[in-house]
Amino acid sequence: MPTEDIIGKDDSHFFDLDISEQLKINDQKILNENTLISSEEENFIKSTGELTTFHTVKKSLVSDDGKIVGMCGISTDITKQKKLENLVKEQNKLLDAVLNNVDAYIYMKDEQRHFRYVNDKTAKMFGKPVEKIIGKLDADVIGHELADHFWKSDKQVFETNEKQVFEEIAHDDDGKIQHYLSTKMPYQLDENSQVLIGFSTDVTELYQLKEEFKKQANTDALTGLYNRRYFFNHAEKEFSRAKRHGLNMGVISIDIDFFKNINDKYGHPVGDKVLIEISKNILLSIRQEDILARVGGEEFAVILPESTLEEAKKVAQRISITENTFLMNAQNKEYVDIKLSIGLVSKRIEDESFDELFIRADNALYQAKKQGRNRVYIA
Ligand SMILES: Nc1nc2c(ncn2[C@@H]2O[C@H](COP(=O)(O)OP(=O)(O)OP(=O)(O)O)[C@@H](O)[C@H]2O)c(=O)[nH]1
Repeated sequence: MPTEDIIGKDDSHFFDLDISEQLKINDQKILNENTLISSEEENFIKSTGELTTFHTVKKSLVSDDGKIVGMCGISTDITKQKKLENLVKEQNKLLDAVLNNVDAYIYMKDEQRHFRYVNDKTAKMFGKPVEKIIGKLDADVIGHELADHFWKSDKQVFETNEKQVFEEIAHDDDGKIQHYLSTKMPYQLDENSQVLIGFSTDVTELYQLKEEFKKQANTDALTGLYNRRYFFNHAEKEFSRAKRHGLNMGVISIDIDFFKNINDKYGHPVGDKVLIEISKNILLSIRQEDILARVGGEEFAVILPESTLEEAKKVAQRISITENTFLMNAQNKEYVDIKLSIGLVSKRIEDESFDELFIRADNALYQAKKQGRNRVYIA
């Protein structure tokens, strides 16, 4: 619009004054108070009907005798900038909603170990409001011990500049171990700041389940002893270690005598109880480092690491003379003394695998049975 079309016209010609509130308020103030106003105005342009945002500076014009005679103003159209700012605000709001509702601990840390960001879940775990964490050193927020523990994995991310996944452990307030699966990635926040962004999820329940499955896979359900699978896996490793370092190793094979008769006479559940009690008794005769397993129905085996034949013989005899007397029939007060046949061997230089050792132990057990049972046969 040419200047001459503007001069002499009032605001109502250009702006929709009914809805341009701030413009009216500002102008009123300037004309009444001899002042300067610097503010944002949202004005409706009459010709286009558009809402336009201005950054406006307005000042009263005063005559020599102090009367306000008008006003002078400079307005800059900041509509686009304002729209962009609003867009960024909206996006930040959305990002906040996502980061604070996702079931993960999310945090950002710089190379100097300051927290640059934490989501609500992380702040809650640290027991502090977000604003008391951001900008603070990790040790000041979570204590030196825990901070140093986490820093070990954080450091790897900064050193390799690559995304990494860690299994991390921390203690909760009650001292219980919590397991976390943490993905940590490097991120260039700005020209001067290299940070890491971490996402950690609490996998304690999953970890416990995994451990329980592992235990079940290695354990005999009836007696709670190691099962055959675990026994042979462990034995092979123990054998390799013994061979490598020239160490002794004993193996004891145990079988209950005439166990079939117990089942036949008193029933399977009574037989089960006998198996459980005998397992407990054998455990009492061996050392902490010996491995006892139920390798068959009524067969047990023991690995005795770093034991000479003499030492293993003492253990086998201890197992053999243990009183395994059980009440089989409560009504008739019938007790039965269960006996064991035992085969004992120790590792020889020429043994190439644990299987060779175990076959010899089984043969020794067979000899013990053959010679009348209830004895230890040493091969
Ligand atoms: N109660 C019970 N019995 C079992 C279990 N596993 C195997 N048995 C029994 O153990 C018995 C083993 O019998 P045999 O192999 O003939 O051996 P035995 O009667 O002990 O005779 P010898 O070994 O020659 O002295 C069988 O009756 C099986 O049913 C179990 O988990 N529970």
